[in-house]
Amino acid sequence: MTLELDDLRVRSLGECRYDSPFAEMLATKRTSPHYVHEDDRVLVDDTVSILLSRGVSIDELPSLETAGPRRKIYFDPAATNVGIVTCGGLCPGLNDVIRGIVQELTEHYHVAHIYGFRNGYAGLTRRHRERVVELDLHAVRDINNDGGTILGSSRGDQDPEDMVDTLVELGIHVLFVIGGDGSMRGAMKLTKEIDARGLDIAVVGVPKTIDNDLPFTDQSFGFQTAFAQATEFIASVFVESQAAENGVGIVKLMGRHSGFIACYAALSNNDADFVLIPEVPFVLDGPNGVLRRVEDHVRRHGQVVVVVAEGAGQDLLEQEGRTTDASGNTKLGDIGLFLKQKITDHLTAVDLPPTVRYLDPSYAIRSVAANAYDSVYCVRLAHAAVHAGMAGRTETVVVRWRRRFVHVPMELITSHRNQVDPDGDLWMSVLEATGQPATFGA
Ligand SMILES: Nc1ncnc2c1ncn2[C@@H]1O[C@H](COP(=O)(O)OP(=O)(O)OP(=O)(O)O)[C@@H](O)[C@H]1O
Ligand SMILES: O=P(O)(O)OC[C@H]1O[C@](O)(CO)[C@@H](O)[C@@H]1O
Ligand SMILES: [Mg+2]
Repeated sequence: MTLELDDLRVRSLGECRYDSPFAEMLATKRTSPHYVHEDDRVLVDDTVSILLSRGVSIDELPSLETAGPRRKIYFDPAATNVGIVTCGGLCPGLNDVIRGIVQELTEHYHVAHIYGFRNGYAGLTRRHRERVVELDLHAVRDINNDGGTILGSSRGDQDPEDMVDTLVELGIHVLFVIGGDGSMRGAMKLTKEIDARGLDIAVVGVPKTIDNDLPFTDQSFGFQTAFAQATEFIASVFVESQAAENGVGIVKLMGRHSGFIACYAALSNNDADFVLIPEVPFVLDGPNGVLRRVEDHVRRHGQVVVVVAEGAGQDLLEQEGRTTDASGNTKLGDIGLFLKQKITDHLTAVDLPPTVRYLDPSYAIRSVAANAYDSVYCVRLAHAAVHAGMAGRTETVVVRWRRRFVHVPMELITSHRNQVDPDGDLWMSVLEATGQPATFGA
């Protein structure tokens, strides 16, 4: 991917003139293997050959602004009002992020007010303005123990003018948007309207997606919790299929465009024999098609486990009448039920009448509370987001990239999807673990 330094430069509302509450703590800090100074930058690339292929000097290499506290900040904390909104599908850790933001703003920056907008962008509109809640330490005390989001979420289009009216009415200086690609596109529309009116409001994003489909982020928060939940379902169908004659276990997992959950969950316990993901097309019929491979497996081992991502094999399904959800995301055909039927029919036809155990855990993997690892990740993202907002960064998201917390322009995070690379080492691990062929088909 071609990347200029300018593509990676984040926007700032202006000069930072106020002392940060962290100024003293930062006074003697310099870049070390464990800390990146605020004036240093983090490289986008991490292999010698990629760096060399850029063909530019070290200071021109694509690099990212480091996240974290600044010595000077843009907003006067005592006069700062903050808003938080969670949008899109649920994800483990949303409450941890909300809690982390509120705690950091309250205990360290002592901001004036923190408002929570209810049910996504809808909560910022005139119609729902009265549902805004004030957030304090008490309100977020133990919310990390619960899945979901205390603020609620939603999909669906809202008018940016209407939403900015609300920000103005409440005197909001920093809005934190916790959401996926759609939410970040929505946030950019907000900043456009904010700019058009010449307002001094920062919009900072915390990227959220259980599908792990956002770029410039090692792994999105909640992903680890979600795939760990998915693992349990694969283990169940494995046990069930093992106990049955010609046992077939099929698990359909979330992942519209990216099969990360399917890959990680399958690798975790190594019970899966076939993993089907959107990034790797497959055919069902013919000597190298999925059905013959599944049949061979059942003949040799007496059972088979198939893990399929919801976005896999969409080309095999009837496209007619395809609809979209309220946010404009295409509703997918049900590849899980389709495969279940096809495998059942095929095995029956070749005299291996199967016992099929089909599970679609669906929302069960994303509605749970974050595990300890994700909770740590969420609180650190929350801290980074607060520092970015108080320093006047806007149209910016905070992410962890190659284990460093950094700032990325919103535009870049929505520029393309993070997907499993069929030539990459993750997919290679899946092929090694399952023993499935690299391709199905001719
Ligand atoms: N292009 C866009 N412009 C303005 N707003 C958008 C745009 N795309 C999405 N939104 C809004 O952002 C919110 C969340 O979008 P969406 O439902 O696509 O979820 P998401 O943030 O992508 O999260 P996820 O895909 O992980 O569930 C919705 O209110 C939606 O209307
Ligand atoms: O929440 P909804 O609208 O049912 O959408 C489900 C989709 O949301 C996601 O969980 C992403 O948030 C996808 O994996 C899934 O396809
Ligand atoms: Mg999305």
